[in-house]
Amino acid sequence: MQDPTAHGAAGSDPTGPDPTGSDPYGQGAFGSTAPVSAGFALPLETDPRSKPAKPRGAGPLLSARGIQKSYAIGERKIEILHGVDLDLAHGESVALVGASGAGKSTLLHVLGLLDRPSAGTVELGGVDTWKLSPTQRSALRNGQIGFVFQFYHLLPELTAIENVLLPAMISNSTAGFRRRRAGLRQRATEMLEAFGLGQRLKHRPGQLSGGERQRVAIARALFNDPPLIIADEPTGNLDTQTGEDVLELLFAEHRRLGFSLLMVTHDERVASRCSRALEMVDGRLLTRR
Ligand SMILES: Nc1ncnc2c1ncn2[C@@H]1O[C@H](COP(=O)(O)OP(=O)(O)OP(=O)(O)O)[C@@H](O)[C@H]1O
Repeated sequence: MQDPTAHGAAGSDPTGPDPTGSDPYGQGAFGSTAPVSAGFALPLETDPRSKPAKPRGAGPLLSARGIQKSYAIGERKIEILHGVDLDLAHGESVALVGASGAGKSTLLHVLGLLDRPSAGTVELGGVDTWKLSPTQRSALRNGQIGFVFQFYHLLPELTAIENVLLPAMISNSTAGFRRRRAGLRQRATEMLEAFGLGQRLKHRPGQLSGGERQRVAIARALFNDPPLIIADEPTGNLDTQTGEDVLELLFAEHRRLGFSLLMVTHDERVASRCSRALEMVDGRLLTRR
């Protein structure tokens, strides 16, 4: 797939991306600290690693209806998504497969609240997300969705542990983060140790291998204990064995913590690990199994 950082560069988007753009952990995400009046609480005081896997509530976690997405290229309007409906249950794993250019990443960006659809609704935990203010939507996304990208999207100037702490930095005020810093650092340390990176806490991304970077990215995605993880070809930049190890880690955490997993992949073996597979064909979604 293309580098997700390239999204939004080619055509102008009449509906406009969310202010945080395609990088939910980038600098643009800072300052989005307003609480969401949607019944969600950010579980920062608890250690998610100690939580048993369990379904989190009735009804679908994510519900998208009639999603359309188009871009304007000069005078031309290009339709990418043509009315996609999707329900994602609590705790299920869904693979999204399909040919290059079919619209998989575009759909993930819309479902991840990174990009606004041209038409249609995205409900997360029963909240109609595009009715929220941008600040509320950022807070909802940061607390409820973790992202794992093919190209990691770690901030290069931060250490591994600082990258893992980013979601907590985004969801706390500066003073709140300072107050909780010791406990949060302790938890980030334990997560990285559990992911085999105990000797890499203070390494910067440029000093880590691809597999190590992706483990850091997974720890960051899980740090706020979100009920939904969105992964865009998480093994696409890794060799076979490293990719297998990273997938093993991601699915072990999926089983243990019970989050829903929505994953774009070109690899049928990866797709077969998911409980359901959907195929994107020319901007429409078909059920594979
Ligand atoms: N910002 C943009 N402006 C214009 N066109 C875009 C933009 N972003 C994506 N597209 C187009 O939308 C189509 C779908 O792209 P998308 O990245 O969603 O496909 P994909 O199924 O994920 O492909 P791949 O498997 O190669 O990653 C492509 O034709 C792409 O050129």
